[in-house]
Amino acid sequence: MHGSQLRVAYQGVPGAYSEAAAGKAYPKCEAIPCDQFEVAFQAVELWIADRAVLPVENSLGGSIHRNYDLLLRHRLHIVGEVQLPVHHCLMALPGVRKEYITRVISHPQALAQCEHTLTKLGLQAAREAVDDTAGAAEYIAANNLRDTAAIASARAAELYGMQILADGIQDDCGNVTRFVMLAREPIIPRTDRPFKTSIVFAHDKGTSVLFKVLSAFAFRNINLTKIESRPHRNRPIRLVDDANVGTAKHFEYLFYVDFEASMAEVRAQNALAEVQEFASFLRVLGSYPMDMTPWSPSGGD
Ligand SMILES: O=C(O)C(=O)Cc1ccccc1
Repeated sequence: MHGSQLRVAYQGVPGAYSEAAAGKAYPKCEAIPCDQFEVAFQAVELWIADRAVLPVENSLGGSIHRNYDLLLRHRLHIVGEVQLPVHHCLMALPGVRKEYITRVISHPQALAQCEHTLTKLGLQAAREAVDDTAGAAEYIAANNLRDTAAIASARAAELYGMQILADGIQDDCGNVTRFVMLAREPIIPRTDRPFKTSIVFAHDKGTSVLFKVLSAFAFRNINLTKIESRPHRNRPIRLVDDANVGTAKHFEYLFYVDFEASMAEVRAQNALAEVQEFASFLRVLGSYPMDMTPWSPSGGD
C-alpha cells in the first residue's frame, strides 16, 4: 500500500512538517489538516481518517512527552514511523527586512531548534509559540504583520507568499524529527524486514526493576533504540482498555522503550513476557517496520 486513497490526519495546516511526514509515509495519501492532535486522533477513531501522524521525538529535544500521553489516553496503534530531516527557514512578508522584525513566531520545537542561530543573525526579537510552524506563516500573511517573522518550511513560505530571509537556520544540521503513524488496528508483525516495537511500562515497587527489564532484552540480543523514563508522580493518567473504558491510574514513573525486533519473533515475545512479570502496567504501542531510508544531514525537507 503506497498510501493511495488513505486519509491521513495531522496537526497543523498545509506546509507543516507533519504533512511532509504523512507524504513520506504514504506518498499518495490525502493529508487532512487538524487544529489539534486530539482532533487528529478523533478523526481516526470516528473513521473520518485512516491514519494520524504524531511527532514523538527529535534529535535535539528528545521525546515529546505530551504526545506520548496522547498515545496512552487513546487506543490507537503505531503502524509505522518516519524520520524526517527538518530544515527550517526564517520568513517574513515580501519586502520586510530583518531589522524590522520584533517578533518570531513558530511551534515551540522549531523555536528551540533555532535559538542560537536566531541570536547569531542579530535578531532582537521576542519569541512566541504557536501551534504549528506553517500556521505561523499563514497567520502573518492573513494579518499582514510586517514586524513578525515565522520559522517554517520552504513549502510553507511558498504556500503563504512569504519571503525567505534565512535558510537552514536549525542549530544542529542533523536535525531529525521522528513521527509515528497511528491506526485503529495494529498491523500484523512480520519477520521478513526490520521491525521496531514500542512499549510503555510502569512498576510499583521492587528492587532493580529497570535492570531486570533491560536484561530481558540484553540476554536476547535485542537492541534498544530508546529508553526514557518520565516522572508521573501526582499526575494520574487516564488509560483506556480494549472496550474504550477509561480509568485514572497513578504511576511514579513511566518508561518508554523502543526495541529492534518484531512481535512476531519468539525472542521479543519472551522478552515481553519477562517484562510483564516486573511491571504493574505494560502496553505495546505498536510493532511496525523501521524507517530505513537514509537522510543527508544537510538535506531539505
Ligand atoms: O509545526 C509543525 O510543522 C509540525 O509538524 C511540528 C514540528 C515542529 C518542529 C519540528 C518538527 C515538527
